[in-house]
Amino acid sequence: MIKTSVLLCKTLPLPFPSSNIRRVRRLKCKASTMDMELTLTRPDDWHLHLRDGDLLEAVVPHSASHFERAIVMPNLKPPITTTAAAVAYRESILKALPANSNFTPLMTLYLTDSTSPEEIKLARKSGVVFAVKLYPAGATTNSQAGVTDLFGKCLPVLEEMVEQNMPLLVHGEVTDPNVDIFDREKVFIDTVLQPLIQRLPQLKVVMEHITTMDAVRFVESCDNGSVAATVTPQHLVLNRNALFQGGLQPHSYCLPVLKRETHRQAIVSAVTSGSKRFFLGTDSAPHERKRKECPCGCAGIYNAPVALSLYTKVFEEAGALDKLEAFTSFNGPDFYGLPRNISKIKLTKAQWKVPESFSFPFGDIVPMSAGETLDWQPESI
Ligand SMILES: NC(=O)N[C@@H](CC(=O)O)C(=O)O
Ligand SMILES: [Zn+2]
Ligand SMILES: [Zn+2]
Repeated sequence: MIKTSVLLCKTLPLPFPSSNIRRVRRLKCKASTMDMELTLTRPDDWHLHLRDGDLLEAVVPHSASHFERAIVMPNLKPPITTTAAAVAYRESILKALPANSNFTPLMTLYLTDSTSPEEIKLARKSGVVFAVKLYPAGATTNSQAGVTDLFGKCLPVLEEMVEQNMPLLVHGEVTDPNVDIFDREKVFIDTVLQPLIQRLPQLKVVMEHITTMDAVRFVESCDNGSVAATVTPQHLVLNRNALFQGGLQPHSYCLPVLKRETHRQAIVSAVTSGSKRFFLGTDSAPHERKRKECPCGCAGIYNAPVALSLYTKVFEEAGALDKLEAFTSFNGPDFYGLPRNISKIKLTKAQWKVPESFSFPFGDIVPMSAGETLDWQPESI
């Protein structure tokens, strides 16, 4: 909800295109402040890597300060393949939370060739597992134990997921080294996702961290409400030039890799259109600096501290701030069949500088937009 603005009227550039001017005029002016404020239902993060051990303790406060719940990815070493492991991992996340935090981790299972339908029943019964994650074996960080042949090995499990109304979250890239890395998402849609939804139209599927206009079109073409997508800040604000800007930029490297500008624009249009099928999933994926800045750097961008600022900037630049709250706070829980949050967060239009890095006893983590000045500052209320 847009709560106050102010004075935008004369001194700041209008955050809305002229077609929305009426809305701006209705905003209240507060003589004491030059800042614009948005108040949103507290967002959830529907795709998050929290890791474990020291790294978990280091990063969870950032997510917990802006998000109420998060779908926690299971690609640990070893991966979270059972309900028992998910329950234990959940406990360690809760232990690592700052005092008084209300953050709720929503757990996931890592699908393998040998996951049993029985495990899906257990997962549903546990009340703490909310989805199952498909990593094609070798597609991304810690995916070696992933699925080698979805239709050959996992059909009974997928059928049980339909029974249990358990969503399948998908890292949507083929792993065939003969397929160009920039085409892997499109080829996955054509060869895996389309056949999957034809075979099991009732299966709930979230295409995670979409990067192409092909993925946008695929999600938009699925009309029965069972397919949705998460979108990261990096795929909304960066294109593949960022990887090579003035030299090789390891902190802009994630998977699926950034794509060309036309794809970025298609994703921005999709999320700012107001469609209910797209929702916030940061894919915040911390790696220690030394694992990013080395001869074979890990894929993953640590964006938890900046994600909300960046999403807000994208909606502001598209003249779609009125659609932001559905993307950050409504579409996700509605798709998962969970209640929307009650508490709120405030975003103030005020500049703040992103730290160059976060230092911990075990090493540094470099966040997305390190050292840059961002325009929107989130604050719990
Ligand atoms: N996105 C990434 O580049 N990396 C993620 C894995 C993933 O989400 O694919 C990670 O765990 O580091
Ligand atoms: Zn992934
Ligand atoms: Zn991820």
